[in-house]
Amino acid sequence: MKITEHIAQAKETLISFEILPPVKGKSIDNIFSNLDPLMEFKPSFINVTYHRAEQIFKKREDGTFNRVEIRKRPGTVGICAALMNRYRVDAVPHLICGGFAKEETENALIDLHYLGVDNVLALRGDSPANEKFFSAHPQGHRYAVELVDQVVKLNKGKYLEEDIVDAGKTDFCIGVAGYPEKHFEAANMELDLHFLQQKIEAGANYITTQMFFDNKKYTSYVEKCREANIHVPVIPGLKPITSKRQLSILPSIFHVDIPHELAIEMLKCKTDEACEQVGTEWLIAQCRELLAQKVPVLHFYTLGKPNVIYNVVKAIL
Ligand SMILES: NC(=O)C1=CN([C@@H]2O[C@H](COP(=O)(O)OP(=O)(O)OC[C@H]3O[C@@H](n4cnc5c(N)ncnc54)[C@H](O)[C@@H]3O)[C@@H](O)[C@H]2O)C=CC1
Ligand SMILES: Nc1nc(=O)c2c([nH]1)NC[C@@H]1CN(c3ccc(C(=O)N[C@@H](CCC(=O)O)C(=O)O)cc3)CN21
Repeated sequence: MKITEHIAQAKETLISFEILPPVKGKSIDNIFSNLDPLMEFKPSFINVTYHRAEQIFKKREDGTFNRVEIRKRPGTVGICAALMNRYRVDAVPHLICGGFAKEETENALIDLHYLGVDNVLALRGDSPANEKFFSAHPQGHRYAVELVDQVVKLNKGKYLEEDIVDAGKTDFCIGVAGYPEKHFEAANMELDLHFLQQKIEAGANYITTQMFFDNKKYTSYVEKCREANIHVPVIPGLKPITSKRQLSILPSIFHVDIPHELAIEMLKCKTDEACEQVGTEWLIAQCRELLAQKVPVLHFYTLGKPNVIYNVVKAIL
């Protein structure tokens, strides 16, 4: 079922989770053991991120280097199928521009359609770890809006190169990303919203936000979206902050602010358990406030901390 249908039919705020595929060589059982307890909360959907291949330099025996391409976290499409199979839940694979030719994207969409996946989240994708700025694949897309356009075309039965007579249409519900604290590369918030509006105009059906730790950022963002003529659901993306290390690492990776009060509380902690407790309580408070505002979904980035998410959702339901 489409995310937009889940939202339209819901009488109260829905719950959803997001996972990363395991690092290559690790078992999918890790994903299952993280998700099994969370299924108690009947999530409406589970997002699975997509990861581009990265270039690394491998040392040869003679000391010279060989450039090789490796994908550290393959398996997005397979994991989506496995989740649907095991939990009978809707899976939302992320699609990214970076590292993919349009044709590879088309093939992935065809696979997803055959598997009965009804949703995709269309993203530009991050630059590889060793590159500061994003660069497009020579046969790929530069911006998420172009990816949205490709999915919309496939939804109309228009394939890339071939004019197929009576071509079957896909029917993907398309999500895109939004940034309550502005995307770090955008010149200003207005321009970022302008590009967001273009993604919606191109046919995206809803927005999932970057993580934020101050609900005011989300509320004011939704207001700004409405003023910018963006009227689709804006799903808040939520992540627990559970260590002192994250106080500096999250702002540097995701370009988000950590509220002073939260940082101070975290710095006072003497043990890892105390840090987790502070983060758990903060997220519970955030969720309660968002529930009172009747947000469509609480979407949790569960990465690595399923027990914290479990405690949070248990406390708010
Ligand atoms: N996996 C996930 O759930 C999420 C991933 N992200 C990551 O955040 C990054 C950005 O992705 P998206 O928001 O999908 O990219 P996007 O293509 O919508 O925007 C990327 C940047 O380019 C600007 N921009 C957009 N369209 C433009 C255009 N036509 N001309 C000029 N500038 C334009 C935007 O303002 C923004 O600064 C990616 O690295 C993505 O992977 C962000 C949030 C969620
Ligand atoms: N720029 C960007 N890329 C993404 O892939 C992405 C976002 N933003 N925002 C929304 C979600 C959240 N995602 C993620 C992905 C990884 C971690 C993660 O590994 N976090 C670690 C810190 C990283 C590290 O230790 O290297 C953590 O401690 O939370 C968190 C959220 C994926 N998505």
